[in-house]
Amino acid sequence: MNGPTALKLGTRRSKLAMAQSGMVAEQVRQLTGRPVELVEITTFGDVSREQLAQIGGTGVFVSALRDALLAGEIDFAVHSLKDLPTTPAEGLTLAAIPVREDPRDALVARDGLTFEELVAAAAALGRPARVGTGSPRRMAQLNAWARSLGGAVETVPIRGNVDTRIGFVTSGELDAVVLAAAGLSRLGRLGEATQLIPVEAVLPAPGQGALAVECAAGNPAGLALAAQLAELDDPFTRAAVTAERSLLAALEAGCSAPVGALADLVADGQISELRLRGVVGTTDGTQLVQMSITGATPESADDAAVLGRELAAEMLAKGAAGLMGEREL
Ligand SMILES: NCc1[nH]cc(CCC(=O)O)c1CC(=O)O
Repeated sequence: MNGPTALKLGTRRSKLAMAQSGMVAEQVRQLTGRPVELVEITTFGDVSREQLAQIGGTGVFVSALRDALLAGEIDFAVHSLKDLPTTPAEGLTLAAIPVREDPRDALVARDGLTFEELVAAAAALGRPARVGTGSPRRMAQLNAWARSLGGAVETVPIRGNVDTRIGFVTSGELDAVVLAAAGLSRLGRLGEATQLIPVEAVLPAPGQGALAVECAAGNPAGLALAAQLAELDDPFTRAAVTAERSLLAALEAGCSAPVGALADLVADGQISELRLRGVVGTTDGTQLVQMSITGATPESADDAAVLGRELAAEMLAKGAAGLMGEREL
């Protein structure tokens, strides 16, 4: 007896991608009653050893998955939203953006230290704290934060999976590494974080902590599946990440640009409003443009996008474009 046909879920093969695809696969199984089969796809970002900031970043983790969708080799794909280029992909639709996890960055430091303790300990030894990250956004904000504490960090560009990155701390090669809390959490390793970095110090990447479920939109089967998977969508998460990504797009910055953004709800008396915070900086952290804007809770993702464009205009007026041009590592 044949059961319902399996849905093919395209995923990168990293442990993190497999973990988050597995979580979505389970939800899709329950929603559709159909089995879900994981199809592993290698992306350019997985094979290239270059620094992301060097290879350009935009789309290196998603292009191969999108090609497989368009070719009908898979029925849907799961991406980390922060790896998704801001320009809409022709022939594809973002069927669902599920409830986002903690958007913050996490510090994994030696001896259980917080960033403040680490910077102070290093300063006492007359040296900067050595922190692993190749992300211009993290570099800019970590440098600025350390300086505000009267110390300094030396950022060391690293790449590789979560094991590799944390390994630099375990081996003593680095004092700390910075990773997305959501990634650690999905791997069941959030306990290894020694600090959840306050967003007042480091704003996360636009869309960090959120997943995107993508389907083909050019055929009836793809559209029908997208309509079904829309059940997994969280409208608030979609509005928040849309505001963050429209800021990024309006700044004309890519996913490897030194841009942080976070949209959240703030209560103003009885009314809650959507606040969008954004930062752009030089990687050395000496110049940061950090601003926020608050608007009525958006009725739609399109409303949220307006907030992002407004904040971008204000940041550009304060010289944000000049800071992003700077690309030295
Ligand atoms: N740049 C790679 C990447 N893409 C998404 C995540 C984490 C998971 C997420 O943000 O949802 C990571 C790793 C990291 O930044 O530590």
